[in-house]
Amino acid sequence: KPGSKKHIPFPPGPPADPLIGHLRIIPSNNQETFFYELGKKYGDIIYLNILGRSIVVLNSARAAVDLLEKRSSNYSDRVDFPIYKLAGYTKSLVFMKYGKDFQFHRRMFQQYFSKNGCIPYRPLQACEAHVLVQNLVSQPEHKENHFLHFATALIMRITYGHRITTNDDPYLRIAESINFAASNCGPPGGTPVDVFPILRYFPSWFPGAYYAGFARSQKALVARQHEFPYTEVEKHIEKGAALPSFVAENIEMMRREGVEGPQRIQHIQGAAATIYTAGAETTSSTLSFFCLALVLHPNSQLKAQAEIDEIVGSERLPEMSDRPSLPYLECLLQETLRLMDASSTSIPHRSLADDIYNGMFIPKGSIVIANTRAITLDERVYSNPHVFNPTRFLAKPQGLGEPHPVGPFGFGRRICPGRHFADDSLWIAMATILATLSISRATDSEGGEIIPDVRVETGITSHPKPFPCDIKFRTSRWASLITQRVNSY
Ligand code: HEM
Repeated sequence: KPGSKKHIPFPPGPPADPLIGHLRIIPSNNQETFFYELGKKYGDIIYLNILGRSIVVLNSARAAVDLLEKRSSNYSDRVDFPIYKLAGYTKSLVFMKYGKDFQFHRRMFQQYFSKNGCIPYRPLQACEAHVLVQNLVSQPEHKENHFLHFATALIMRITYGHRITTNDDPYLRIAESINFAASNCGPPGGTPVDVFPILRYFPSWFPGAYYAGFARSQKALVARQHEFPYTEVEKHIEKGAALPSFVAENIEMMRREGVEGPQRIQHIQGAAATIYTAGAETTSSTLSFFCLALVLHPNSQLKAQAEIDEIVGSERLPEMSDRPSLPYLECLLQETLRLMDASSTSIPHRSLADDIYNGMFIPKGSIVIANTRAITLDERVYSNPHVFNPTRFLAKPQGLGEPHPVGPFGFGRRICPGRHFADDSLWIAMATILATLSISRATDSEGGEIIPDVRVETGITSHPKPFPCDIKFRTSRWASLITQRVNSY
Protein backbone atom coordinates (compact mmCIF):
# COMPACT_ATOMS: atom_id res chain seq x y z
CA LYS A 1 0.00 0.00 0.00
CA PRO A 2 2.37 2.71 -1.09
CA GLY A 3 1.89 5.70 1.19
CA SER A 4 -1.15 4.00 2.72
CA LYS A 5 -4.12 6.40 2.72
CA LYS A 6 -2.36 9.14 0.93
CA HIS A 7 -1.24 6.90 -1.96
CA ILE A 8 2.12 8.53 -2.06
CA PRO A 9 4.50 6.34 -4.04
CA PHE A 10 7.60 4.71 -2.64
CA PRO A 11 10.87 5.82 -4.24
CA PRO A 12 11.47 4.02 -7.55
CA GLY A 13 13.14 0.64 -7.67
CA PRO A 14 13.35 -2.61 -9.61
CA PRO A 15 10.33 -4.94 -9.78
CA ALA A 16 9.90 -7.04 -6.65
CA ASP A 17 8.67 -10.56 -5.98
CA PRO A 18 5.33 -10.21 -4.12
CA LEU A 19 6.43 -12.52 -1.31
CA ILE A 20 10.14 -12.12 -0.78
CA GLY A 21 10.63 -8.71 -2.36
CA HIS A 22 14.18 -8.19 -3.65
CA LEU A 23 15.77 -10.92 -1.53
CA ARG A 24 17.09 -12.80 -4.55
CA ILE A 25 18.50 -9.83 -6.43
CA ILE A 26 20.46 -8.10 -3.64
CA PRO A 27 23.95 -9.63 -3.64
CA SER A 28 25.68 -10.30 -0.33
CA ASN A 29 28.97 -8.92 -1.67
CA ASN A 30 29.73 -5.61 -3.40
CA GLN A 31 26.30 -4.26 -2.59
CA GLU A 32 27.61 -0.74 -3.10
CA THR A 33 28.30 -1.38 -6.79
CA PHE A 34 24.94 -3.07 -7.23
CA PHE A 35 23.16 -0.04 -5.68
CA TYR A 36 25.27 2.34 -7.75
CA GLU A 37 24.25 0.56 -10.97
CA LEU A 38 20.60 0.59 -9.90
CA GLY A 39 20.95 4.33 -9.32
CA LYS A 40 21.81 4.87 -12.98
CA LYS A 41 18.43 3.44 -13.88
CA TYR A 42 16.21 4.53 -10.98
CA GLY A 43 17.82 7.71 -9.63
CA ASP A 44 19.23 9.03 -6.38
CA ILE A 45 16.76 7.33 -4.08
CA ILE A 46 15.88 3.70 -4.53
CA TYR A 47 13.32 1.59 -2.75
CA LEU A 48 13.85 -2.12 -2.15
CA ASN A 49 12.37 -4.57 0.27
CA ILE A 50 13.35 -7.90 1.72
CA LEU A 51 10.47 -9.91 3.17
CA GLY A 52 8.56 -6.74 3.91
CA ARG A 53 11.51 -4.82 5.42
CA SER A 54 11.87 -1.53 3.56
CA ILE A 55 15.33 -0.56 2.35
CA VAL A 56 16.00 2.93 1.03
CA VAL A 57 19.30 3.56 -0.74
CA LEU A 58 20.59 7.13 -1.03
CA ASN A 59 22.85 7.52 -4.05
CA SER A 60 23.63 11.25 -3.89
CA ALA A 61 25.18 13.60 -1.33
CA ARG A 62 22.11 15.81 -1.62
CA ALA A 63 19.69 13.06 -0.61
CA ALA A 64 21.98 11.82 2.18
CA VAL A 65 22.41 15.33 3.63
CA ASP A 66 18.70 16.18 3.26
CA LEU A 67 17.60 13.08 5.13
CA LEU A 68 20.42 11.93 7.41
CA GLU A 69 21.57 15.43 8.43
CA LYS A 70 18.68 17.85 8.01
CA ARG A 71 16.15 15.35 9.33
CA SER A 72 18.56 13.58 11.64
CA SER A 73 16.11 13.20 14.53
CA ASN A 74 14.22 10.74 12.32
CA TYR A 75 17.15 9.01 10.62
CA SER A 76 19.65 8.24 13.39
CA ASP A 77 18.41 4.90 14.65
CA ARG A 78 20.15 1.63 13.77
CA VAL A 79 18.72 -1.72 12.76
CA ASP A 80 19.26 -4.68 15.07
CA PHE A 81 22.57 -6.45 14.67
CA PRO A 82 21.80 -9.86 16.19
CA ILE A 83 25.09 -11.36 15.08
CA TYR A 84 27.25 -8.80 16.83
CA LYS A 85 25.00 -8.90 19.91
CA LEU A 86 25.37 -12.69 20.00
CA ALA A 87 29.13 -12.27 19.91
CA GLY A 88 28.91 -9.94 22.93
CA TYR A 89 29.00 -6.43 21.46
CA THR A 90 26.03 -5.26 23.50
CA LYS A 91 27.49 -1.90 24.57
CA SER A 92 28.92 -0.77 21.27
CA LEU A 93 27.92 2.64 19.92
CA VAL A 94 28.16 1.36 16.34
CA PHE A 95 25.22 -0.99 16.90
CA MET A 96 23.23 1.05 19.43
CA LYS A 97 19.62 2.05 18.93
CA TYR A 98 18.88 5.78 19.06
CA GLY A 99 18.18 6.64 22.71
CA LYS A 100 19.71 7.26 26.13
CA ASP A 101 22.67 4.85 25.85
CA PHE A 102 23.41 6.20 22.39
CA GLN A 103 23.57 9.75 23.73
CA PHE A 104 25.78 8.74 26.63
CA HIS A 105 28.25 6.96 24.33
CA ARG A 106 28.30 9.79 21.78
CA ARG A 107 29.17 12.16 24.62
CA MET A 108 32.01 9.91 25.83
CA PHE A 109 33.44 9.85 22.30
CA GLN A 110 32.96 13.55 21.69
CA GLN A 111 34.77 14.47 24.89
CA TYR A 112 37.76 12.42 23.93
CA PHE A 113 37.91 12.72 20.14
CA SER A 114 36.76 16.27 19.36
CA LYS A 115 38.86 18.19 16.84
CA ASN A 116 40.78 20.05 19.54
CA GLY A 117 40.73 17.10 21.92
CA CYS A 118 42.82 15.18 19.38
CA ILE A 119 45.66 17.72 19.25
CA PRO A 120 47.56 16.24 22.24
CA TYR A 121 47.72 12.84 20.46
CA ARG A 122 49.67 14.25 17.53
CA PRO A 123 53.20 13.66 18.85
CA LEU A 124 52.25 10.03 19.49
CA GLN A 125 50.85 9.70 15.99
CA ALA A 126 54.12 11.03 14.58
CA CYS A 127 56.17 8.51 16.62
CA GLU A 128 54.04 5.61 15.42
CA ALA A 129 54.38 6.88 11.84
CA HIS A 130 58.18 6.67 12.22
CA VAL A 131 57.85 3.11 13.51
CA LEU A 132 55.54 2.37 10.56
CA VAL A 133 58.02 3.46 7.88
CA GLN A 134 60.79 1.48 9.48
CA ASN A 135 58.60 -1.64 9.60
CA LEU A 136 57.54 -1.13 5.98
CA VAL A 137 61.14 -1.08 4.79
CA SER A 138 62.20 -4.06 6.87
CA GLN A 139 59.28 -6.27 5.80
CA PRO A 140 57.52 -4.82 2.75
CA GLU A 141 55.77 -8.16 2.16
CA HIS A 142 53.87 -7.67 5.43
CA LYS A 143 52.79 -4.09 4.76
CA GLU A 144 49.12 -4.79 5.55
CA ASN A 145 50.14 -6.03 9.02
CA HIS A 146 52.27 -2.94 9.57
CA PHE A 147 49.38 -0.62 8.70
CA LEU A 148 47.21 -2.51 11.15
CA HIS A 149 49.96 -2.43 13.76
CA PHE A 150 50.20 1.37 13.32
CA ALA A 151 46.45 1.84 13.90
CA THR A 152 46.35 -0.70 16.74
CA ALA A 153 49.34 0.75 18.59
CA LEU A 154 47.78 4.23 18.51
CA ILE A 155 44.40 3.02 19.65
CA MET A 156 45.77 0.90 22.51
CA ARG A 157 47.86 3.83 23.68
CA ILE A 158 45.03 6.34 23.61
CA THR A 159 42.31 4.00 24.86
CA TYR A 160 44.19 2.17 27.62
CA GLY A 161 47.49 4.03 28.01
CA HIS A 162 49.27 0.87 26.88
CA ARG A 163 52.36 1.01 24.69
CA ILE A 164 52.89 -1.91 22.32
CA THR A 165 56.60 -2.62 21.98
CA THR A 166 56.86 -6.31 21.13
CA ASN A 167 55.12 -8.53 18.63
CA ASP A 168 53.86 -10.91 21.31
CA ASP A 169 52.13 -8.22 23.32
CA PRO A 170 48.85 -9.65 24.73
CA TYR A 171 46.89 -6.61 23.50
CA LEU A 172 48.08 -7.36 19.99
CA ARG A 173 47.05 -11.03 20.28
CA ILE A 174 43.55 -10.02 21.40
CA ALA A 175 43.34 -7.48 18.60
CA GLU A 176 44.28 -10.07 15.99
CA SER A 177 41.70 -12.57 17.13
CA ILE A 178 39.07 -9.84 17.26
CA ASN A 179 39.77 -8.94 13.66
CA PHE A 180 39.35 -12.54 12.71
CA ALA A 181 36.08 -12.74 14.65
CA ALA A 182 34.72 -9.51 13.16
CA SER A 183 35.54 -10.37 9.59
CA ASN A 184 33.94 -13.79 9.95
CA CYS A 185 30.68 -12.50 11.39
CA GLY A 186 29.82 -11.29 7.87
CA PRO A 187 29.01 -7.74 6.77
CA PRO A 188 27.03 -5.87 9.44
CA GLY A 189 23.33 -6.17 8.74
CA GLY A 190 23.87 -8.46 5.78
CA THR A 191 24.02 -12.00 7.14
CA PRO A 192 21.18 -14.52 6.94
CA VAL A 193 20.66 -14.13 10.70
CA ASP A 194 20.09 -10.40 10.32
CA VAL A 195 17.37 -11.07 7.82
CA PHE A 196 15.93 -14.14 9.55
CA PRO A 197 16.63 -13.56 13.27
CA ILE A 198 14.98 -16.90 14.05
CA LEU A 199 18.09 -18.63 12.66
CA ARG A 200 19.99 -17.65 15.77
CA TYR A 201 18.25 -20.46 17.65
CA PHE A 202 19.32 -23.11 15.16
CA PRO A 203 22.43 -25.22 15.60
CA SER A 204 25.42 -23.84 13.77
CA TRP A 205 25.45 -26.71 11.26
CA PHE A 206 22.00 -25.66 10.01
CA PRO A 207 22.36 -24.14 6.53
CA GLY A 208 22.56 -20.38 6.83
CA ALA A 209 22.98 -20.37 10.59
CA TYR A 210 26.76 -20.57 10.39
CA TYR A 211 27.28 -16.95 11.38
CA ALA A 212 25.21 -17.35 14.54
CA GLY A 213 27.22 -20.39 15.64
CA PHE A 214 30.44 -18.61 14.85
CA ALA A 215 29.37 -15.48 16.71
CA ARG A 216 28.43 -17.50 19.79
CA SER A 217 31.78 -19.28 19.72
CA GLN A 218 33.53 -15.90 19.87
CA LYS A 219 31.78 -14.76 23.04
CA ALA A 220 34.61 -15.65 25.41
CA LEU A 221 37.13 -13.85 23.24
CA VAL A 222 34.99 -10.73 22.95
CA ALA A 223 34.51 -10.76 26.73
CA ARG A 224 38.29 -10.90 27.12
CA GLN A 225 38.69 -7.95 24.75
CA HIS A 226 36.33 -6.00 27.02
CA GLU A 227 37.63 -7.06 30.44
CA PHE A 228 41.38 -7.69 30.25
CA PRO A 229 42.62 -4.21 29.27
CA TYR A 230 40.11 -2.54 31.58
CA THR A 231 41.38 -4.51 34.58
CA GLU A 232 44.95 -3.59 33.64
CA VAL A 233 44.05 0.12 33.71
CA GLU A 234 42.39 -0.30 37.12
CA LYS A 235 45.58 -1.91 38.44
CA HIS A 236 47.67 0.96 37.09
CA ILE A 237 45.36 3.53 38.67
CA GLU A 238 45.71 1.77 42.01
CA LYS A 239 49.51 1.95 41.75
CA GLY A 240 49.27 5.60 40.71
CA ALA A 241 51.00 4.66 37.46
CA ALA A 242 48.23 4.97 34.86
CA LEU A 243 49.06 6.99 31.76
CA PRO A 244 46.28 9.33 30.58
CA SER A 245 43.78 7.36 28.53
CA PHE A 246 40.12 7.11 27.54
CA VAL A 247 39.52 4.34 30.08
CA ALA A 248 41.48 5.95 32.93
CA GLU A 249 39.63 9.23 32.41
CA ASN A 250 36.24 7.52 32.35
CA ILE A 251 37.00 5.43 35.46
CA GLU A 252 38.00 8.57 37.30
CA MET A 253 34.88 10.40 36.15
CA MET A 254 32.70 7.49 37.26
CA ARG A 255 34.31 7.54 40.70
CA ARG A 256 34.06 11.31 41.00
CA GLU A 257 30.36 11.14 40.16
CA GLY A 258 29.89 8.29 42.68
CA VAL A 259 28.22 6.04 40.06
CA GLU A 260 30.62 3.10 40.12
CA GLY A 261 28.88 -0.21 39.44
CA PRO A 262 28.72 -3.11 36.98
CA GLN A 263 26.41 -1.23 34.59
CA ARG A 264 28.65 1.78 34.19
CA ILE A 265 31.76 -0.40 34.00
CA GLN A 266 30.21 -2.37 31.15
CA HIS A 267 29.53 0.88 29.32
CA ILE A 268 33.13 2.01 29.64
CA GLN A 269 34.43 -1.41 28.59
CA GLY A 270 32.06 -1.45 25.61
CA ALA A 271 33.02 2.04 24.46
CA ALA A 272 36.73 1.27 24.78
CA ALA A 273 36.45 -2.00 22.83
CA THR A 274 34.50 -0.13 20.15
CA ILE A 275 37.35 2.30 19.58
CA TYR A 276 39.42 -0.65 18.47
CA THR A 277 36.68 -2.43 16.51
CA ALA A 278 35.59 0.71 14.66
CA GLY A 279 38.94 2.45 14.32
CA ALA A 280 41.70 -0.04 13.60
CA GLU A 281 40.79 -1.78 10.35
CA THR A 282 39.20 1.32 8.84
CA THR A 283 42.42 3.30 9.33
CA SER A 284 44.72 0.51 8.21
CA SER A 285 42.73 -0.39 5.11
CA THR A 286 42.67 3.27 4.03
CA LEU A 287 46.47 3.23 4.27
CA SER A 288 46.63 0.02 2.21
CA PHE A 289 44.52 1.73 -0.46
CA PHE A 290 46.85 4.73 -0.32
CA CYS A 291 49.89 2.48 -0.82
CA LEU A 292 48.16 0.84 -3.79
CA ALA A 293 47.41 4.29 -5.24
CA LEU A 294 51.12 5.20 -5.02
CA VAL A 295 52.08 2.01 -6.87
CA LEU A 296 49.48 2.59 -9.56
CA HIS A 297 50.13 6.33 -9.95
CA PRO A 298 53.88 6.95 -9.64
CA ASN A 299 53.54 10.52 -10.90
CA SER A 300 51.28 11.43 -8.00
CA GLN A 301 53.91 10.06 -5.64
CA LEU A 302 56.67 12.13 -7.27
CA LYS A 303 54.55 15.26 -7.20
CA ALA A 304 53.72 14.88 -3.51
CA GLN A 305 57.38 14.21 -2.72
CA ALA A 306 58.50 17.30 -4.61
CA GLU A 307 56.02 19.38 -2.60
CA ILE A 308 57.19 17.90 0.71
CA ASP A 309 60.86 18.33 -0.22
CA GLU A 310 60.25 21.99 -0.99
CA ILE A 311 58.23 22.82 2.12
CA VAL A 312 59.62 20.48 4.78
CA GLY A 313 63.14 20.03 3.37
CA SER A 314 65.48 17.18 4.14
CA GLU A 315 66.54 18.25 7.64
CA ARG A 316 63.43 17.23 9.51
CA LEU A 317 60.38 14.98 9.30
CA PRO A 318 56.88 16.30 8.46
CA GLU A 319 54.72 17.53 11.33
CA MET A 320 51.00 18.20 11.56
CA SER A 321 51.71 21.94 11.46
CA ASP A 322 52.91 21.48 7.85
CA ARG A 323 49.47 20.39 6.74
CA PRO A 324 48.13 23.74 5.46
CA SER A 325 51.31 24.24 3.40
CA LEU A 326 50.99 20.92 1.56
CA PRO A 327 47.94 21.27 -0.71
CA TYR A 328 48.85 18.45 -3.09
CA LEU A 329 49.25 15.96 -0.23
CA GLU A 330 45.80 17.04 0.97
CA CYS A 331 44.44 16.26 -2.48
CA LEU A 332 46.08 12.84 -2.42
CA LEU A 333 44.48 12.03 0.93
CA GLN A 334 41.05 13.18 -0.25
CA GLU A 335 41.30 11.33 -3.57
CA THR A 336 42.24 8.15 -1.66
CA LEU A 337 39.14 8.56 0.50
CA ARG A 338 36.97 9.35 -2.53
CA LEU A 339 37.98 6.55 -4.83
CA MET A 340 39.06 3.82 -2.47
CA ASP A 341 36.66 4.29 0.33
CA ALA A 342 37.03 1.70 3.09
CA SER A 343 33.38 1.59 4.10
CA SER A 344 31.36 1.97 0.94
CA THR A 345 27.85 1.34 2.14
CA SER A 346 28.70 2.83 5.51
CA ILE A 347 26.60 1.39 8.35
CA PRO A 348 22.87 1.46 7.65
CA HIS A 349 20.71 3.95 9.56
CA ARG A 350 17.05 3.26 10.40
CA SER A 351 14.11 5.65 10.30
CA LEU A 352 11.84 6.10 13.29
CA ALA A 353 8.69 7.52 11.67
CA ASP A 354 6.94 7.69 8.29
CA ASP A 355 8.35 10.46 6.14
CA ILE A 356 7.80 12.07 2.75
CA TYR A 357 10.72 13.35 0.71
CA ASN A 358 10.35 14.96 -2.72
CA GLY A 359 6.93 13.36 -3.10
CA MET A 360 8.15 9.88 -2.12
CA PHE A 361 7.03 7.88 0.87
CA ILE A 362 9.67 6.48 3.25
CA PRO A 363 8.00 4.20 5.76
CA LYS A 364 8.84 4.05 9.45
CA GLY A 365 11.47 1.43 10.23
CA SER A 366 13.18 1.66 6.83
CA ILE A 367 16.81 0.59 6.63
CA VAL A 368 18.46 3.67 5.13
CA ILE A 369 21.77 3.15 3.36
CA ALA A 370 23.94 6.10 2.32
CA ASN A 371 25.82 4.59 -0.60
CA THR A 372 29.19 6.33 -0.49
CA ARG A 373 30.28 4.49 -3.63
CA ALA A 374 27.61 6.28 -5.68
CA ILE A 375 28.07 9.60 -3.88
CA THR A 376 31.79 9.72 -4.59
CA LEU A 377 31.35 8.63 -8.22
CA ASP A 378 28.56 11.13 -8.96
CA GLU A 379 29.19 12.50 -12.46
CA ARG A 380 27.32 15.69 -11.64
CA VAL A 381 29.96 16.45 -9.00
CA TYR A 382 33.14 14.78 -10.30
CA SER A 383 34.38 14.82 -13.87
CA ASN A 384 35.70 11.42 -15.02
CA PRO A 385 34.83 10.11 -11.56
CA HIS A 386 36.54 6.74 -12.04
CA VAL A 387 39.91 8.36 -12.79
CA PHE A 388 42.39 8.88 -9.93
CA ASN A 389 43.08 12.60 -10.22
CA PRO A 390 44.11 14.32 -6.96
CA THR A 391 44.34 17.77 -8.56
CA ARG A 392 40.56 17.76 -9.16
CA PHE A 393 40.20 19.33 -5.69
CA LEU A 394 42.53 22.28 -6.36
CA ALA A 395 40.89 25.59 -7.18
CA LYS A 396 40.68 26.51 -10.86
CA PRO A 397 42.76 27.05 -12.98
CA GLN A 398 45.31 24.62 -11.41
CA GLY A 399 42.56 22.12 -10.68
CA LEU A 400 38.88 21.55 -11.31
CA GLY A 401 37.54 23.11 -8.10
CA GLU A 402 35.69 19.92 -7.12
CA PRO A 403 34.60 19.36 -3.50
CA HIS A 404 36.22 16.98 -1.02
CA PRO A 405 34.18 13.79 -0.78
CA VAL A 406 31.32 13.76 1.70
CA GLY A 407 30.31 10.47 3.20
CA PRO A 408 33.46 8.44 3.87
CA PHE A 409 32.85 9.16 7.57
CA GLY A 410 29.06 8.92 7.43
CA PHE A 411 26.34 11.45 8.11
CA GLY A 412 24.34 13.36 10.73
CA ARG A 413 24.15 12.30 14.35
CA ARG A 414 25.77 8.99 13.45
CA ILE A 415 28.79 10.53 11.74
CA CYS A 416 32.02 8.79 12.74
CA PRO A 417 33.05 10.26 16.12
CA GLY A 418 36.65 9.15 15.48
CA ARG A 419 36.98 11.09 12.21
CA HIS A 420 39.32 13.83 13.49
CA PHE A 421 41.61 11.30 15.09
CA ALA A 422 41.49 9.09 11.98
CA ASP A 423 42.15 12.07 9.71
CA ASP A 424 45.22 13.08 11.73
CA SER A 425 46.51 9.49 11.77
CA LEU A 426 46.07 9.14 8.01
CA TRP A 427 47.73 12.46 7.27
CA ILE A 428 50.84 11.94 9.38
CA ALA A 429 51.27 8.38 8.11
CA MET A 430 50.95 9.52 4.49
CA ALA A 431 53.26 12.52 4.95
CA THR A 432 55.94 10.41 6.67
CA ILE A 433 55.73 7.67 4.05
CA LEU A 434 56.06 10.15 1.18
CA ALA A 435 58.89 12.11 2.81
CA THR A 436 61.05 9.11 3.61
CA LEU A 437 60.11 6.19 1.36
CA SER A 438 59.94 5.32 -2.27
CA ILE A 439 57.18 2.85 -3.05
CA SER A 440 57.54 1.35 -6.50
CA ARG A 441 56.28 -1.48 -8.63
CA ALA A 442 57.75 -4.90 -8.02
CA THR A 443 59.38 -6.62 -10.99
CA ASP A 444 58.76 -10.11 -12.33
CA SER A 445 61.42 -12.68 -13.18
CA GLU A 446 61.97 -11.04 -16.59
CA GLY A 447 62.42 -7.62 -15.07
CA GLY A 448 59.01 -6.35 -16.17
CA GLU A 449 57.03 -4.08 -13.83
CA ILE A 450 54.08 -5.69 -12.08
CA ILE A 451 51.06 -3.40 -12.22
CA PRO A 452 48.70 -4.70 -9.55
CA ASP A 453 44.99 -5.11 -10.23
CA VAL A 454 42.66 -3.30 -7.90
CA ARG A 455 41.01 -6.25 -6.17
CA VAL A 456 38.94 -5.36 -3.16
CA GLU A 457 37.88 -7.64 -0.37
CA THR A 458 34.68 -6.55 1.34
CA GLY A 459 33.66 -7.41 4.85
CA ILE A 460 33.08 -5.17 7.81
CA THR A 461 35.45 -2.80 5.99
CA SER A 462 36.79 -3.06 2.44
CA HIS A 463 40.48 -3.44 1.85
CA PRO A 464 42.65 -4.20 -1.16
CA LYS A 465 43.76 -7.80 -1.54
CA PRO A 466 47.52 -8.11 -0.91
CA PHE A 467 49.56 -6.79 -3.86
CA PRO A 468 53.32 -6.76 -4.51
CA CYS A 469 55.49 -3.62 -4.41
CA ASP A 470 59.01 -2.52 -3.50
CA ILE A 471 59.58 -0.25 -0.52
CA LYS A 472 62.88 1.51 0.15
CA PHE A 473 64.15 4.56 2.01
CA ARG A 474 64.57 7.46 -0.40
CA THR A 475 67.99 8.31 1.02
CA SER A 476 70.43 6.75 3.47
CA ARG A 477 70.02 9.88 5.56
CA TRP A 478 66.36 9.07 6.16
CA ALA A 479 67.27 5.47 6.93
CA SER A 480 69.60 6.52 9.73
CA LEU A 481 67.40 9.33 11.02
CA ILE A 482 64.37 7.06 11.29
CA THR A 483 66.37 4.27 12.96
CA GLN A 484 67.77 6.75 15.43
CA ARG A 485 64.30 8.11 16.21
CA VAL A 486 62.67 4.73 16.56
CA ASN A 487 65.45 3.48 18.85
CA SER A 488 64.87 6.45 21.13
CA TYR A 489 61.16 5.70 21.70
C1 HEM B 1 39.79 5.98 8.15
C2 HEM B 1 39.22 5.66 9.29
C3 HEM B 1 37.73 5.61 9.54
C4 HEM B 1 36.68 5.59 8.65
C5 HEM B 1 36.73 5.62 7.12
C6 HEM B 1 35.46 5.54 9.44
C7 HEM B 1 34.19 5.54 8.90
C8 HEM B 1 33.03 5.44 9.64
C9 HEM B 1 31.70 5.39 9.08
C10 HEM B 1 31.36 5.46 7.61
C11 HEM B 1 30.82 5.26 10.11
C12 HEM B 1 29.29 5.16 10.02
C13 HEM B 1 28.68 6.53 10.11
C14 HEM B 1 27.19 6.56 9.89
O1 HEM B 1 26.48 5.64 10.32
O2 HEM B 1 26.67 7.52 9.27
C15 HEM B 1 31.60 5.24 11.33
C16 HEM B 1 31.06 5.11 12.58
C17 HEM B 1 31.81 5.04 13.73
N1 HEM B 1 33.19 5.22 13.84
FE1 HEM B 1 34.47 5.50 12.34
N2 HEM B 1 35.79 5.53 10.77
C18 HEM B 1 37.17 5.58 10.88
C19 HEM B 1 37.91 5.61 12.05
C20 HEM B 1 37.39 5.59 13.32
C21 HEM B 1 38.15 5.71 14.54
C22 HEM B 1 39.67 5.92 14.63
C23 HEM B 1 37.27 5.60 15.58
C24 HEM B 1 37.52 5.69 17.08
C25 HEM B 1 38.22 6.61 17.63
C26 HEM B 1 35.95 5.40 15.01
C27 HEM B 1 34.78 5.23 15.73
C28 HEM B 1 33.52 5.09 15.17
C29 HEM B 1 32.31 4.83 15.96
C30 HEM B 1 32.24 4.64 17.47
C31 HEM B 1 31.24 4.80 15.06
C32 HEM B 1 29.76 4.57 15.37
C33 HEM B 1 29.03 5.89 15.51
C34 HEM B 1 27.54 5.74 15.76
O3 HEM B 1 26.96 4.72 15.43
O4 HEM B 1 26.94 6.69 16.32
N3 HEM B 1 36.06 5.41 13.63
N4 HEM B 1 32.94 5.36 11.03
